[in-house]
Amino acid sequence: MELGKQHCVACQEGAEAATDKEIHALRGEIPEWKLIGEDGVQKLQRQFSFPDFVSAMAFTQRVADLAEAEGHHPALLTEWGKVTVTWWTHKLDGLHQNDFICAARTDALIE
Ligand SMILES: C[C@H](O)[C@H](O)[C@H]1CNC2=NC(N)=NC(=O)C2=N1
Repeated sequence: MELGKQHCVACQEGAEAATDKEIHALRGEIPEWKLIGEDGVQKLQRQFSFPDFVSAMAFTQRVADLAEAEGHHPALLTEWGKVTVTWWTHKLDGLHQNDFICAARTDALIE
């Protein structure tokens, strides 16, 4: 099933990080997202553009609602006209399939 229609699984202790092979395959479904490394942690990051601050904040709230519904939370930087969303799995200090699902679900929030 395509990522955008999936839901996150509750990340139990010992959950498996995505393998390099899985990361390569899953990235194909979210081409607008960058794979970055911060402090040795792999993350998915995309910057969304908006006409002003109010619409950037409204999008930020939609991402927050998604995160709460999925029990999986991003880092959010909201600026005038821009929102930078970064997904990774804190428990794993790396990427899980959940992060790819949430990135695809984030793309679906663009109006
Ligand atoms: C208790 C709570 O469900 C956990 O801490 C969740 C919350 N949201 C989370 N979000 C992310 N991105 N990674 C996590 O490991 C994580 N854990």
